[in-house]
This record gives sequence, C-alpha cells and structure tokens, in this order.
Amino acid sequence: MLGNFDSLREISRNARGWSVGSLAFPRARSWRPSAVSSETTGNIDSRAQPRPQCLEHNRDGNDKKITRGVYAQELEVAARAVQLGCMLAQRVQERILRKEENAGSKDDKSLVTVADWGVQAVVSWVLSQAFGEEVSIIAEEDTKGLKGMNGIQTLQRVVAVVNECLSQASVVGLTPPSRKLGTIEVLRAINKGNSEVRSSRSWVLDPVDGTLGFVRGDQYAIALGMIEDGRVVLGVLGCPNYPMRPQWLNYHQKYYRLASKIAPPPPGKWHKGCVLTSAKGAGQAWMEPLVWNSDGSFLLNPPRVVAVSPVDDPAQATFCEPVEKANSSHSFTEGVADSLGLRKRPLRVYSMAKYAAIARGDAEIFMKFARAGYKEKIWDHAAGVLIVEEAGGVVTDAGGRPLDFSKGRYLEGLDRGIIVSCGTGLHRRIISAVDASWNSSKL
Ligand SMILES: Nc1ncnc2c1ncn2[C@@H]1O[C@H](COP(=O)(O)O)[C@@H](OP(=O)(O)O)[C@H]1O
Ligand SMILES: [Mg+2]
Repeated sequence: MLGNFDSLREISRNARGWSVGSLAFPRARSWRPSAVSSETTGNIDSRAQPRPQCLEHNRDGNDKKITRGVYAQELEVAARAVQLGCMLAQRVQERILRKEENAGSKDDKSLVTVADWGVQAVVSWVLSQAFGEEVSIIAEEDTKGLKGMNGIQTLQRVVAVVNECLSQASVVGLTPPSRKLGTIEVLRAINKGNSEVRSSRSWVLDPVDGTLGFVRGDQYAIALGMIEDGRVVLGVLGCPNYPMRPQWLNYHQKYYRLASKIAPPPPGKWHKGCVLTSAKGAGQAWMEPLVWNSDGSFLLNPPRVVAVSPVDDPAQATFCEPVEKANSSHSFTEGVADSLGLRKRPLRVYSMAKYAAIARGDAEIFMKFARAGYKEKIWDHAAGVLIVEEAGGVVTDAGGRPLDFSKGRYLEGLDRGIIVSCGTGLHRRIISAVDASWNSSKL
C-alpha cells in the first residue's frame, strides 16, 4: 500500500497510530458498536450497521472485509480536512445568521464569504502538511477579493477564523499547528488551490458548495475529491446541515432551527450533519454523523455504510434538483418527470447535498440541466459522483456517457445535462424521457 505514496511524504506507523508529514493521526478511531436506534438514525439504520474494526456488513447483510483500498490514508486525511472545514463553515454560517458576518460578491456576481476562503485555506493546509507543499489542488476560490481596503478587512477575518479552527484540530484527531498561521501563510494556502491541472494526481475542492444556500442558513456542502489520471478516485462530501430525518430536507433550515429551539435535540445525540466518504473500487460509501456541540465543535460518530435506494418504479421515486431555476431548468425537468411518471413533488435542495441524498437512499434521481453555454466545473461534481457510484448509483450526462474529469477545470463535452440515479433500469428510462422531451424544449 505504501508504494502508492512514492511521490508523497513518508508515512510512518507506530504503536500509537500513524503520521503523514507532520500530521499525527491516532490509531484507528474506536468503532463503538453503536446503540443507535432507528429513532436516531432516520431511514439509514435499517441498511447501515456499526463497523467493528475493519469488518462491515455489505448491502446483502454478509460480513465483508473492508479495505478502503490503496487510497486508505488519503481518504483519512481528506475526511479530517473536510470535518475541520465543516466546523469552520458552520461557525461562519451561525455568524451570518446573527448578522455578525456578511457575504460579498465576486467578479461574476456569485457570492463569496469568509467561509469559502477559510475552508479552502484549512483544507489546503492539511493536505500540504500531509502530502507536502508540492500537492496539487484545484479549488474554486482565488485571493482577488482579499485585496484592497475592503479585502484586507475580510482577509483579517479569514485569518482569524482559520486559526480559531486549526487550534481545535484535535477534535478531528489532527495535531494543531505549533503557532498561529500568519496572513501570508493563509494567502499561500488559498492560492495553492489554483494549481495547474496535472495529468497524474490532483485534489479538487469546492470549499463551500451552494454558497447561496449557505448564506440563507440552508443546505451547503464541502466537497473534496481526488483525480488520478483523469478519473475521480476518492470523494469526501461534508454536509453540515443534512438532517438526520431526511423528510426535513423538504423544508428550509429556518423551520428546522425553529423546531430545534422548541424541542432541542438531546445533547450528544446526532440530529444533523454528516460527512460521506468513499474511494474508487470500495464498492461502498460511508457516512460519519457529526454530533454538534453547543460551542460549534462536534463529536465524531462511527461511520456507517450508506447505499442507494432500491426503488426502480418512477411512481415511487423522489427526484431532486437545484433550488434556483437559474442553475437548472425547472420547466424542462417538470416535463421529464411527467413523461417518466414521477408522482412526487421535486425535492429542491441547495448544493451537492443532492448527491448525498442519492447516496444515502433518501432520493432516487437528481437531474441538472443548466442553460446552454454554462460550463460545469469539476469541483461541483467530483466528490459526489464518486460517492454515488460506490454507493451503487449511476451518474452520466444526458447522452448516457460518464462525466469527463480529464480535461481540466471544466466538464468538457457534457451532453445537455447531468443525470444521477439509484440504478441502471431507472437511469435508462430517464435518458429516454430526456431524449423524448429535448426537441420540444427551449434549452
Ligand atoms: N448559471 C448556472 N447554471 C448552472 N450552475 C450554476 C450556475 N451558476 C452557478 N452554478 C453552480 O451551481 C452551484 C450551486 O448548486 P445548486 O444550484 O445545486 O445549489 C454553484 O456552486 P457554488 O455555490 O459553489 O458557486 C455553481 O457552481
Ligand atoms: Mg459549487
């Protein structure tokens, strides 16, 4: 396995755990056999079993040895980086909701917050510590918005939240830096996200996906993937607000927060937030629930296997799509849904939490049909695609071809739109329905 790290820093193991570069990881997290009931796990509990050491139940219920494969260590580092990112972003979201923090806009008028820069800095810092300064990262943010008078004030808040978050790195089992990061180091960490696309191995990061949902206090995701030779081989998707009870996905998070105020969730019990992980060839995906503490930190619960829904009857299927019709044509998908025989109302959710919904079996279909000329970015899909596929689902463009992650920052050659589903039978029917509706659409 270590051969896989030839180009990376030395990985050393010892009695207490292992380390990569200057980061120390404790020995395997304790997989406590969870006494979690279906009451506390929503609809995933029937499929997912606690994971004693490296044994796991597969989808057929048979014991199967888990090897997270040749990417085990990368996955461990990536999961912890995303967990830290979740902690940072969730704190900033709370501040935005209390009006102590606000969002700015980029040149293309899209929103950006200190969380976008802060998460990018933290994830980049963790990856560099683990795999060396030469690590290649392709990420959404640059530092243009951190220049000038306004920019400098924002930069100070980014540096402060990055240091606040890194000082609590031990929550996720990482060693905090020996001293606070300075402004230059934070800028360097963010700028590392603008690596040239390499043919061999690159990390792909969306530090806050669904920034609109984020500033509205709703769903968002932190998405980290790894691409090797043009293929996504690892995915980690943090969804800090993903509700334990999936029916809450139907409602804006402000109702969730209101309900949580009236009937506060018991301390120490999972009620929302998870990190999904998988690696190419694992044949499984995992979900680690985040059990939030009142101080904005969290406890990590043992991972559980998640799997896509077994439903293949369109009449029983739930389909999800972006909230904003500017990002995907609601009228086109309405026509497709109608001809497919979908009966349920579409589930409109911000961000890659939609990929999480398919991987967890909370929805069966996700369709995205952007306006002509819009170029999908690889960081908006890489982690989600890998996790859905390993959880048993299918992801293609509307022509039935796999998404092409080998052409740089964009999904080049995408045929019309993106279709994600829980299985091949349903997938074929969706593609036929899209074909049937396409010519009469105005897309
Ligand atoms: N006009 C457009 N058409 C399609 N997708 C768009 C778009 N403008 C932005 N997006 C992408 O849609 C993502 C949000 O997804 P969703 O609409 O599903 O919540 C955005 O991610 P960011 O918020 O990270 O920029 C952005 O990448
Ligand atoms: Mg995005």
